[in-house]
Amino acid sequence: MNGSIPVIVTGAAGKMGRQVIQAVAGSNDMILMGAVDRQHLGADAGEVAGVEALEVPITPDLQSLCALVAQEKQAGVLVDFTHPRSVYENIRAAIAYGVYPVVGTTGLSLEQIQALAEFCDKASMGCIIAPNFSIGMVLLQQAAIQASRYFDHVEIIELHHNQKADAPSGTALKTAQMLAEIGKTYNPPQVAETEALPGVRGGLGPEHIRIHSVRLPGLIAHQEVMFGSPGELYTLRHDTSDRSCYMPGVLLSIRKVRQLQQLVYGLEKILD
Ligand SMILES: NC(=O)C1=CN([C@@H]2O[C@H](COP(=O)(O)OP(=O)(O)OC[C@H]3O[C@@H](n4cnc5c(N)ncnc54)[C@H](OP(=O)(O)O)[C@@H]3O)[C@@H](O)[C@H]2O)C=CC1
Ligand SMILES: O=C(O)C1=N[C@H](C(=O)O)C[C@H](O)C1
Repeated sequence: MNGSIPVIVTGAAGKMGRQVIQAVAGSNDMILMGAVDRQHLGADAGEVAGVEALEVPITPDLQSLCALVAQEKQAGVLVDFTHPRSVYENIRAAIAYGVYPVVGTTGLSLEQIQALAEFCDKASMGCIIAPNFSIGMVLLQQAAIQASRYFDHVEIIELHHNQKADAPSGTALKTAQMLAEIGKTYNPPQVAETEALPGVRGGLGPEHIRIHSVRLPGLIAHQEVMFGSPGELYTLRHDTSDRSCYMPGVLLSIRKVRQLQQLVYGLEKILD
């Protein structure tokens, strides 16, 4: 369609990729140009996603799709929901072809994000990496930053389905980084602690913020940030009941990323 944003989805056959394909197919300013996965090869990406046939077969070959999209009049966008082990190379490939990445895949290290930011700067290309595309999580993180001015003790508990590859969740790590950025060290020791079971007190994140990861079937994605001080607890909680909650953030990112000339890390950076 003339004027539509060409979109490639990597992880097209996965839980998030299917949602993205549904959302792109339902938007009148975007067109699905490519679908990459290791599953359902050759199948129509629209049918795999549960919408109408889109005449876009699922292929394992991202490079060829980027080369194809690079020839379009409109700059293209890559939406990646794959796996921590493949996301870095996918982003590099997209930028090399002038295709703007929108990345939901978690598990990138801060060093990798920094390297990608430098790569974007050199190419004057935008890229959006958001460990969480839901608006509710942005609001939770903002409330947590507010609370962190008044509470010195905080722990994060994230709970996810047991198909999740990475721990802690990208969202929990980002939340801890945001709390650490205000420039304070949390959880001053009260007693000499021992762990009879290794790891039972959780992982130690930035500025002594502990993160606890729960993995169970029946969960989707949930996070609590618990602040404590003498005589009171302040708990912030976000629950995902359906992955459609991420789609407004993904679509907004597809529409905005082509106006950027650098990498941004976090949905909050592009919200009006
Ligand atoms: N930012 C956000 O708001 C959200 C982020 N996420 C993150 O998104 C990522 C994907 O999550 P989810 O959709 O649940 O995962 P799924 O496992 O359901 O889907 C991932 C898909 O990507 C495929 N894949 C993996 N590696 C490659 C590769 N090298 N080339 C092509 N395809 C590949 C997988 O195939 P195979 O099964 O063969 O590995 C699978 O089909 C995770 O990192 C998750 O944490 C999830 C929800 C929201
Ligand atoms: O794997 C998931 O499901 C999710 N992953 C992201 C994360 O690691 O933070 C976002 C959300 O929590 C769902």
